[in-house]
Amino acid sequence: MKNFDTLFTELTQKALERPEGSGTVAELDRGIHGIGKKIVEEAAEVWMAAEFQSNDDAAEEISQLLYHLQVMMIAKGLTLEDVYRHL
Ligand SMILES: N=c1c2ncn([C@@H]3O[C@H](COP(=O)(O)OP(=O)(O)OP(=O)(O)O)[C@@H](O)[C@H]3O)c2ncn1[C@@H]1O[C@H](COP(=O)(O)O)[C@@H](O)[C@H]1O
Repeated sequence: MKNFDTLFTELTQKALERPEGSGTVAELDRGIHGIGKKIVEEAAEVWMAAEFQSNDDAAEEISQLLYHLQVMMIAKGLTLEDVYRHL
């Protein structure tokens, strides 16, 4: 099963190789502003799912928020360690 670290490795690779049809590449091309808007949108969906939907729905929305946070990290050139040292 994929986890946070393996997804980050996969997305880093996508950013380098830029394969056709990659949603990650398209999102990176939207830039910091576009990625930021997506993070805010997904965060709201997490809140709504947690408050009004099932735990499984909430988990899915959380996974999407984590994905978009990783895309932002890659857009900014941040590594996992850059973030982990603040935990
Ligand atoms: N985990 C994810 C992931 N989570 C969320 N998303 C994206 O985030 C969007 C969030 O979905 P919403 O429900 O908000 O749908 P939506 O509003 O219709 O989405 P948009 O129209 O705004 O794109 C999805 O459409 C996906 O584009 C993801 N896109 C990709 N991944 C994984 O990232 C890896 C690389 O993907 P590609 O770059 O597409 O190859 C693969 O392992 C994927 O499974």
